[in-house]
Amino acid sequence: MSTSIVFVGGGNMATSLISGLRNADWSGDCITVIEPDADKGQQLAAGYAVNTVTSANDRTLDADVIVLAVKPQMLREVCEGLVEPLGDRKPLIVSIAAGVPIAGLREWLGADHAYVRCMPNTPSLIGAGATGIYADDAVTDDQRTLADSILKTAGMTAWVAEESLLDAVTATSGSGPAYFFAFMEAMQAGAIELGLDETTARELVLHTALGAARMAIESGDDPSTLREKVTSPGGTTAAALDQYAAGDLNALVARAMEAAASRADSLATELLDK
Ligand SMILES: NC(=O)C1=CN([C@@H]2O[C@H](COP(=O)(O)OP(=O)(O)OC[C@H]3O[C@@H](n4cnc5c(N)ncnc54)[C@H](OP(=O)(O)O)[C@@H]3O)[C@@H](O)[C@H]2O)C=CC1
Ligand SMILES: O=C(O)[C@@H]1CCC=N1
Repeated sequence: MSTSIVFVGGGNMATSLISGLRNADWSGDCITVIEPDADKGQQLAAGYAVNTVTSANDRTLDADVIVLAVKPQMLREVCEGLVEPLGDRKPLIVSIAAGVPIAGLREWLGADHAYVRCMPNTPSLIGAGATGIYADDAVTDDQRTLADSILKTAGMTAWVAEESLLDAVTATSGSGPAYFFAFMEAMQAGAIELGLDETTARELVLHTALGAARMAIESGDDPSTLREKVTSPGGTTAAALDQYAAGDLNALVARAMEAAASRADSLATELLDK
């Protein structure tokens, strides 16, 4: 691969995406990470054989693609700091920041770039990511293909037709791993409460989660069909699921996802109003 990519920010999510790229044999020589924390940079260089620098200069930014991977609250300052070193160059700009609209990026980094906004998730680290992507009208078909090929190294991708749908993606797959981790934590605690030791509880929960996800993907059956197959009438699963219904699990999950989507939306308002 000779496409050069610069990551601005070398934190959790950048690391996950870089891991995906390197596992897909993307050359480390073609990946540069701008990360002000020199220790973090060194860890990335050692772990993934990528180039790292602590600040941007015009040579660093001579790349085909720039991935903006800093916290949303930092993005304005970071973009404004890139304007001068970028000069007249027009790399494809890919932002992974939650909640920050392309309108903000245009204002801070320049109106005449082609922008892709996406929402990856942390399982990208092991190539099992799920990323929602949106491209503005200035993005060419070749650039769309390029963005898709980069993000696919980390797992599956799904394009959305409206930028506003990225808030729904954030609430679904962006934050989603944390929902499942929280559920695993709760199940582990429940298993320990029932008498299992910590290791056994953890192993049983994690392999059950893996088995359920694999079965749902590989069988192609709807999760509701698979749930029904586990649930014998009058049996143990029905007794547990009755408790979910009594606690209105569906409404709780819907409220949690609505809160995530609405936080993405309010982040945008906060950041653009500043
Ligand atoms: N974590 C997740 O699951 C997901 C996160 N995202 C998005 O990804 C983005 C990054 O999140 P995440 O990786 O979790 O955050 P991290 O804090 O782990 O990473 C951000 C990195 O950017 C560095 N940084 C700070 N200032 C600058 C600068 N001026 N130039 C370059 N780098 C800088 C930070 O360094 P230092 O720590 O020294 O300040 C840090 O290493 C966010 O916008 C988030 O919304 C999207 C999908 C999922
Ligand atoms: O919690 C967050 O804001 C980021 C975006 C999606 C996952 N983590």
